Formats: sequence, structure tokens, C-alpha cells
Amino acid sequence: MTGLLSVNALSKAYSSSGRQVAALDTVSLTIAAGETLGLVGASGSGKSTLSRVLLRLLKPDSGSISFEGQDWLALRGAELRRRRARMQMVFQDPLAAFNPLASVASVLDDPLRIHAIADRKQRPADIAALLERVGLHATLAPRPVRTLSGGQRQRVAIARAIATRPSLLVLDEAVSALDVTVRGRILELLVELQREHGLAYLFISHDLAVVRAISHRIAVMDAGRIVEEGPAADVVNAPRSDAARRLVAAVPRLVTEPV
Ligand SMILES: Nc1ncnc2c1ncn2[C@@H]1O[C@H](COP(=O)(O)OP(=O)(O)OP(=O)(O)O)[C@@H](O)[C@H]1O
Repeated sequence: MTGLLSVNALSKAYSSSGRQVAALDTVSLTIAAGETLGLVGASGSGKSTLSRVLLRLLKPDSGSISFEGQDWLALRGAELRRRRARMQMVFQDPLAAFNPLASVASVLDDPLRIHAIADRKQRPADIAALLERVGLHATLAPRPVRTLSGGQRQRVAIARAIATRPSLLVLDEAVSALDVTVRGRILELLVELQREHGLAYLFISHDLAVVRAISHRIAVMDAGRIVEEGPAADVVNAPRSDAARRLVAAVPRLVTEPV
């Protein structure tokens, strides 16, 4: 595995009613090609701020990001738009991320058109192939997104994210709103896509059990800092930081046996 993403000493403070909140405090991490880094932390620990900075939706106060060998924070204009195809995002609530009245086909058509992946004639076939790839029937294409189930919507969101042939997906609480069975199937789909396309994931969640199921390594965030990082099994079985111990304790199935 080679280095894909390298985040170095990223800091970001918000000022809120005259007070400074350090949402990110010298955060550093790396992700190799084809690897899943789980990022876990309690509410307010800074996970979403980190994902928004990575996606270039929010400017950090300091620090640097190297992605695919480029100074990611220095990219501007057309070059940034072009390179953005390679790092895509999947949010918790796909309805908030795209127009709920839009059809499945138009949600998938946008990235293919904007990033000039396929011409107008080719796009319906590409859309059908994307739907099939995420386990949805092509007959769903004309349906408004809001008429789909939560699991189907999240599959559409994943199809949209992979449409631009990215090397990294940032998944922010991407399965948190789904029931347990649907969640398991979406995790299986993500693992399959990773195997097939060598995708890397930054998998962000407050739920350590879910993160454990999919991650090669886990980083633990607390109050804007990465307080622990290591192979997934080590972080879950032998947590070293208070924050990781609290998260493990919140997952009784992982640490206790039935009596
Ligand atoms: N726009 C903002 N203005 C002021 N403070 C903010 C803003 N966004 C986030 N914060 C604060 O920054 C800190 C980190 O928030 P962030 O949303 O990144 O955490 P999180 O780990 O993603 O939490 P959650 O899991 O609840 O989404 C929190 O203290 C939060 O209150």
C-alpha cells in the first residue's frame, strides 16, 4: 500500500459567542491506497470539521494536506474542480446532500456530466451500470430519490460518489441512520467496492462497533486531537486512551461475555 492521503498538523478553531473552540488541534493522519482508516470520537470531537476541511468545504487555520502527491490546499479553480473527482463524500443523510425531488438518474447524471466522464449518449448506460454496481435495479432510474428507502438512498449516494472514479471516499456517519440489517449490507458493498477498485476510505462514525467492522486502522478523536491510532483490533481490544476506553465501554457486546 502506498501513501494516498497525508494530513499534517491541521488546526481549525471556531469562535462562538466570543469563545474560541479548537475543533481541530494539530491533527495528523495518513491513509494508504486501498486502506480504510476509521475515525471515531464522541459528538463534538471534531470529526465533521476534519471531513469538511478534507473536502475543501472549510479552510483550516494551519496545517497541510497531501493527496495523490499534490499539495491539496493549494489547488484552485479549474485544477481543484478536476482533482475533486478523486476524493468524494458520502453523508449520513443523502436527502440533505441532493435535491429530494430529483430523480435517481439525474442525481447520477450530474457527476458524469460535470466531470466529463461520459457524453450525453453514453450516460444512460453508465447510470444503469452504476445502479447495478451498487445492487440497485436500473428501473429505479426515473424514481424521485425521496421515494426510495433509506438503504436504497445510501446506495444511490455511494453510486454517485464512485461515478467520478475516486481513489478516496470520505464517509461521514454514512450508515448511522440505517437499521442493523441494511447497515450490514451497505458495509459489505463498501468492502466489495474497495476490493474491486482499490478504493481507500476515511470512515467516520461515533459508533466503534461499526468502525471496527470495516477499518484496517482506527484513529480516535477527542476534543479536536487524535489521541490514539493503531490497528483496528488493538484499539478495540487494548485501548490506551481514556477516549477510546469510553467508546469501547459504550459497546458492551465487544467487551463482555454473556453470564
Ligand atoms: N460552525 C461552527 N461554529 C462554531 N462552533 C462549531 C461550528 N461547527 C462545529 N463547532 C464546534 O466545533 C467542535 C467540533 O465539532 P464537529 O461537528 O466537527 O464534531 P463532530 O465530532 O463531528 O460531532 P458530531 O458527531 O456531533 O457531528 C464542537 O465543539 C462544535 O460545537
